[in-house]
Amino acid sequence: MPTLQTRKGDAAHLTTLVQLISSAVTTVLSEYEAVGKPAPSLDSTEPGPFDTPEEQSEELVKAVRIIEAACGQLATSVASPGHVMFNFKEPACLQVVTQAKIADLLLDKPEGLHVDDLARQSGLDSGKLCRILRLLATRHCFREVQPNVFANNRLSIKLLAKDPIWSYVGHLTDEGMKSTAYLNEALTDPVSGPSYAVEASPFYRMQGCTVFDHYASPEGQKRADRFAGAMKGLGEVNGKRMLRKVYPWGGFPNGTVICDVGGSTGHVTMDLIQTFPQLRLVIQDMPHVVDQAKEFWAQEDPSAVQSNRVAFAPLDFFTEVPVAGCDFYYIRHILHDWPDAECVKILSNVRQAMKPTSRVLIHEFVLQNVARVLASENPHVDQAPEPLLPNYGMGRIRPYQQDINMMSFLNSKERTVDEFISLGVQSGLKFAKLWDAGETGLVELVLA
Ligand SMILES: C[S@@+](CC[C@H](N)C(=O)[O-])C[C@H]1O[C@@H](n2cnc3c(N)ncnc32)[C@H](O)[C@@H]1O
Repeated sequence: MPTLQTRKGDAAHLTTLVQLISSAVTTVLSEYEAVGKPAPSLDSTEPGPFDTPEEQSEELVKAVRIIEAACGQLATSVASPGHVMFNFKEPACLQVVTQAKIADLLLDKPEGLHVDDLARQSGLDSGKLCRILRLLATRHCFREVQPNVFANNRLSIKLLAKDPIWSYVGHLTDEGMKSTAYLNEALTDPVSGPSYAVEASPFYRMQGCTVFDHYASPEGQKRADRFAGAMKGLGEVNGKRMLRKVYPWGGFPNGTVICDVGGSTGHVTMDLIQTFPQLRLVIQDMPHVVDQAKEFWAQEDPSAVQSNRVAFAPLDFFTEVPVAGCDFYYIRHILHDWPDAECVKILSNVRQAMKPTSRVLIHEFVLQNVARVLASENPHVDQAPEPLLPNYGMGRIRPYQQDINMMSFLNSKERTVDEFISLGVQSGLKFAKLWDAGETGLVELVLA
């Protein structure tokens, strides 16, 4: 159980955090040394060997998590509370620089550009742009190489318009941030507060329609286009290719069939069947999405279509049962769109399709409580070493931010492993295992 004293700022707490950082940094350095590459420099715009989650070993993932968690905890422990409570102007500034494509203007200019040039090219006021870039540079996004002269760095280079992270940052700082500003109004309204209907979401309050209706409207077209890129960006950030790495696919026989339920174009499972030639795929989604999927595969991997390694079948997962008798039902970023009752409908329909040996793999962010519990009380989750917060605090904060995004956009949620287990129980499925996939997890369920 936690020693509450460790949270009270005693000297041991602080020195233990420093030791955790020191040992994690040693791990990071040895990982870079092992591949013969220099440790990352904030000033560099060159891609590094471990920039995406798929490229990182388990040891590196854990070390980076500890560094982020312990540095955040250390700084927050010693800084004045008022000081750390009020750092939240960065998203608005990020929105300005992504829309103005400042990183693109600085491409291949390591010596930087004067802010007057940036202002002229972007149409912004020079004085205001300068202040925005200074705040971001203070947070290590862009560098001020000489007074009023800015250059790209390790972070800002991800804001090039061709990078899907640009779309993701744009999506989060525009409709994401604006709808989240309505969170308090939505939660304190006597009608929308207790409701889990999509019409009760902060986004609906802001826009007067659901986010997907907005994207389907002429007014929302630009945002809709960016949203498609943003979902790619999310995949880059949370490591969509982790699926091949974390589950023992190599041990399954020739002809093993995976049904990608609500699979969109199958952009995630494509990587899987390209890596493991014995696997086959059925992609199921709404009819118009299945048509997009067929086009996507015809372009990206026509041989998989010709050899029947991939098949397509329309599905309404609320009212229909997926293709029966598949070995796996893979459900990625579906349940987080829906309240519990709808999730139970989806899983119950999947259950009806299952043969005795079928498995369900739910691929989602998996939240943890922030309170430390005995390992025997929650054997499924990895708790960070003390005195870190057991959920790795700042080292794993994005799933909790994503949870609030889901609340803002769709009035839906990310879940803990216990909440997934409960959805499974209500759908006739029993929990088998939680597989750690970095920022996300795979919750494996089998027939109860
Ligand atoms: C957040 S996306 C996830 C897509 C994909 N699994 C991934 O991880 O990228 C949600 C998907 O659910 C699909 N969907 C929504 N309602 C559906 C329904 N009633 N039946 C089948 N698919 C549906 C959407 O078309 C979309 O592809």
